[in-house]
Amino acid sequence: MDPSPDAYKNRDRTALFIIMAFASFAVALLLLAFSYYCYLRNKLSNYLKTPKEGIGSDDKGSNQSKTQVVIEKGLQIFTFKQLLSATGGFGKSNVIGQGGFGLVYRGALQDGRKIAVKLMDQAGKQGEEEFRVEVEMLSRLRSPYLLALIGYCSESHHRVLVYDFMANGGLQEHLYPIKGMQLLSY
Ligand SMILES: Nc1ncnc2c1ncn2[C@@H]1O[C@H](COP(=O)(O)OP(=O)(O)OP(=O)(O)O)[C@@H](O)[C@H]1O
Repeated sequence: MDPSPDAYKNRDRTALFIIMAFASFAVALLLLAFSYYCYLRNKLSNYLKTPKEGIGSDDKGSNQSKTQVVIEKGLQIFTFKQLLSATGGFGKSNVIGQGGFGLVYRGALQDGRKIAVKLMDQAGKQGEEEFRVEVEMLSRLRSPYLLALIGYCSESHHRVLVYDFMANGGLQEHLYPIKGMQLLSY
């Protein structure tokens, strides 16, 4: 027996309902995917706009390289450009001494703080090791009786140590104020 026209109508209605439900579900899914895409795009563009720290992010020629402050292990990491500007390009007139590490220069940071800058002149493995030991040791030993290592620069082949400037010279002069005296006698 053939189905009645009502039965056809009911079947068509059910099919239409299923199709509509699928269509709505697909549209909702598309909307959801689109809003997630917008959210990710927004997040990515915010991330790209945020300035990054680090020597690698040094912006050549801009003032940012002069003011940027990067701290690691309590020590400030200077760019070579910052130290060039602090010491008048490591000018001869700024030389205040010579030690085992190399020449020592007088300098001033952007905030006016006076510094002594030791520019390593020993290339090679031995110099590299000496630099590493000095940074490691002085970053751990913090005492009012020791010269304060403010920071360092380790950029390409440049190795530079930056200390607080001491009006009466370096550690040697403070430990042995009488010229030629190397050991304290008891
Ligand atoms: N923080 C400082 N402030 C002012 N002058 C400094 C400072 N550090 C060093 N100097 C000057 O630079 C000179 C050389 O110092 P440096 O410490 O490099 O040599 P050093 O005392 O012979 O030690 P080393 O042989 O371990 O390098 C000192 O004699 C002093 O005149």
